[in-house]
Amino acid sequence: MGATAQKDAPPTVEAVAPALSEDTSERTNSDQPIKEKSVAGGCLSVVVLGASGDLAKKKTFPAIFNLYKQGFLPDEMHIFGYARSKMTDEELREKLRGYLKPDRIDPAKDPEDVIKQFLNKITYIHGAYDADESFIQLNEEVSRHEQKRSDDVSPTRRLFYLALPPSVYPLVSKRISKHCMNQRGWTRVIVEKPFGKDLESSEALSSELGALFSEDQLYRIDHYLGKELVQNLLVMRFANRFFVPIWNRDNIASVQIVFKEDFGTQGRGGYFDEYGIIRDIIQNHLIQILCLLAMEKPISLSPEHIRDEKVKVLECIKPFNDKEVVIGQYEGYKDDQTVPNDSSTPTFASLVLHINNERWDGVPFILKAGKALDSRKAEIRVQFKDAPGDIFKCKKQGRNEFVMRLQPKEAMYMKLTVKEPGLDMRATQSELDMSYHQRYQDIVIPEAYERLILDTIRGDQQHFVRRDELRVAWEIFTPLLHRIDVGKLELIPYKEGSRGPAEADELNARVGYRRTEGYCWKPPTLQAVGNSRM
Ligand SMILES: NC(=O)C1=CN([C@@H]2O[C@H](COP(=O)(O)OP(=O)(O)OC[C@H]3O[C@@H](n4cnc5c(N)ncnc54)[C@H](OP(=O)(O)O)[C@@H]3O)[C@@H](O)[C@H]2O)C=CC1
Ligand SMILES: O=C1O[C@H](COP(=O)(O)O)[C@@H](O)[C@H](O)[C@H]1O
Repeated sequence: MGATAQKDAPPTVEAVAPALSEDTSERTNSDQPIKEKSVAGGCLSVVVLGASGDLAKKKTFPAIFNLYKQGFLPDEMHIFGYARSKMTDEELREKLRGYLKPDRIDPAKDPEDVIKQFLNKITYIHGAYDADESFIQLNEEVSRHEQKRSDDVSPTRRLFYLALPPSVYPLVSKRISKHCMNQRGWTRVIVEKPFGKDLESSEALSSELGALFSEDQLYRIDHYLGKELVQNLLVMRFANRFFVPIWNRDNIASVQIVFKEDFGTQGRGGYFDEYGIIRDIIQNHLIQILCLLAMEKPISLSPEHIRDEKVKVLECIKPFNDKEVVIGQYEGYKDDQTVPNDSSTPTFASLVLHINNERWDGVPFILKAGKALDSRKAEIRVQFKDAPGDIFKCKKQGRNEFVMRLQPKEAMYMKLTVKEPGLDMRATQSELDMSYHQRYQDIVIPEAYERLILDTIRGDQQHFVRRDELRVAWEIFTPLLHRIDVGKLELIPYKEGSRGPAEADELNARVGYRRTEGYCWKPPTLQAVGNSRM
């Protein structure tokens, strides 16, 4: 076992980011006193269950490393990887090494040393997910670390990250609850999506976990809530006079929330085929974005006030009309060895949601997601109604749009009609553009998982899904999903690398979305900035 004390640890969080460490006091939950809110100081044990898996190596460990290298984690931290696979500490460390990026490390330090120090903080324990003796051993290891790195009276902290298929959650949770609960401070458990397959299975899972942990201890992660531009949504909407008066049915013609990937299932077909694109992306990531776009202003930024508003807007969503749903599967999906030959799982879906309230009545919200499409991007596109009295004859040019590009190359831009420069009075499409890589050149945008793990350590549940939110989201999607599961909707084939089924574009046009012809936003290059300043 490889736990060792570190001599040359990064500075504590207060030294590096005082604003971040202080700001959370009003937003935390009631399971800890205020004085414990700082991330720095105090023994912290992070247990990654499913440490041998894909998510753990690509996201969980790198996110913890990113926090560590910037000084957000205390020196008295240790990470325990747990899974069934037989591996030594050293083998796990080698497996992870290539995923740890050396950016954002204090230039006074050797990045290799920092990576080495971090890897030395990882211990691996192998055992079954239903083996009591292995969880007793895990608890002993954690307790040993706590005794070594803490005095007898200070509180300690235990974070369990379930990087596992949800089918294993109940087994593991029972054993954490029985053998591994912290007797000297908080215990928190992060669970990954998908939280169930429909309303019934999700409620069953929630009840099982709810019997073992309180809502304050459970962190249902949806990593889209950790993305920079998603976190910017409430600020944009509620801190800008530009938007406050126009964010409603009187001005907005349609809203699109789009997720596209330019690759297929890539060996994750076994998982994906059981769920499909609606359960994988739309029911969680895209509906969460919709909530932040459409909810009313919360009383405050406290997690409960925000989540109360999200639940309210979800409860106003009307049942789906099958005529406003397009589902598809890319040709070649079934060539993946891990996908059954007769699969009818959708890899593409575009569906229209209607919110039955005073602000949004009549405005279509189009949620579109697909794998193996023509590009990789995620964006929000708010299209405004035409300006009345069209003296410039610009309706043909296109409508005003406010676009938030979540990825790649984070940006916000407003598509506007302007006078084409020159002697003629001609209208043309242009944009006000705030591209992050240009505007914030020295800032590295944190990974979503990085923020959310930090929030968990701080006890801030604002960006996590509350149980009632989850239930209402499943209530919205379950009837449609059951109709799709029994083949009631036509599954349209589409070519890999295409825009998806043409029927989806037709649906957009039918519900009133108007494409701007001949205009394409291009992220500005840094070179162009230099020129324009001359
Ligand atoms: N990978 C990704 O990009 C994303 C994943 N997620 C979610 O994160 C969680 C983990 O995903 P991911 O890492 O991809 O999953 P993996 O399939 O890689 O599983 C993680 C680990 O769990 C164990 N495991 C796998 N299948 C089973 C099984 N049937 N019964 C018991 N143990 C099993 C394996 O460890 P061992 O055999 O060593 O015990 C495996 O290494 C899932 O809930 C997934 O939906 C969410 C977003 C993105
Ligand atoms: O949750 C998931 O998200 C990823 C896409 O995440 P991103 O941050 O890279 O956009 C997706 O590939 C995967 O199918 C899904 O489970």
